[in-house]
Amino acid sequence: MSEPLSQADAGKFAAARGAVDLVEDGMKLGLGTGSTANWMVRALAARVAREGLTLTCVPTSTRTGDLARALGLTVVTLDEAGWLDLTIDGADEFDPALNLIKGGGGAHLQEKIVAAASDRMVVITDPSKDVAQLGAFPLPVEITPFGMGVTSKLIGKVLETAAVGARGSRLRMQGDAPFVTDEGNHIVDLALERIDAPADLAAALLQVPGVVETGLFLGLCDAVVIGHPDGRVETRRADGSAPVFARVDPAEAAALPVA
Ligand SMILES: O=C[C@H](O)[C@H](O)[C@H](O)COP(=O)(O)O
Repeated sequence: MSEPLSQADAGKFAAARGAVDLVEDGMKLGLGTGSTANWMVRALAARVAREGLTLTCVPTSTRTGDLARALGLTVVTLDEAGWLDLTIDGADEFDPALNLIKGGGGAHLQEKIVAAASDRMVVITDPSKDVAQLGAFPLPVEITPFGMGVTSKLIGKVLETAAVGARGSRLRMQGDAPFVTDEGNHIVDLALERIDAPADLAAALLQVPGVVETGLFLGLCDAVVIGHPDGRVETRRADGSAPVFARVDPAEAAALPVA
């Protein structure tokens, strides 16, 4: 018998299971990265097996690609797919305008490129990611290894004049070495507490030559699917329409395929 899910995992499963209902036969799909996206890939594989859907999937990281292939999904590169109908991905925070912080898993560069190449981006989360204002989660900024010390100093200068609540920054480590992204870059996590002007901050950070991408996803997300541990699913849309409520069966989680 499998272990009962934690409250957080039950919420993540509910969001993932709810969002997979948005997938239609023949779609080209972007697959996000992270623990919530893993539930989505598993729920998607179960649906494909059950209904015989034909899908073309573009992963946003090596690890999501490995999982999708292992579960029998058809995986191609973004350039092979060309353009996507829908991307389903997780997030570290979302605000009332459905702006996001992403990159807690270090995949935000590929995630942003894939989201930008999609007709729709849908974010799947548990309720803990719902914030009034972005910034409590440290903002990931991907930087090139070349000149990373100088780039970090220049990021510090940007923060001196930024409208934020704090100005901490830390190079992300994995063991004793800097964390390396799928693109061979490193990540600086900015502890800002509060970001008052996300668009201004994103623009200023992207002016620093060694900055490749930030984890601020502004105006990219079309809808957020929030899963609750009891199986309730709420979908909020960026167009301001009324939230939609549904329910999934939490027991289904135990039957999903594993890689
Ligand atoms: O780089 C990682 C991604 O942006 C994830 O989507 C984000 O960190 C959320 O991950 P999780 O679903 O594990 O909370």
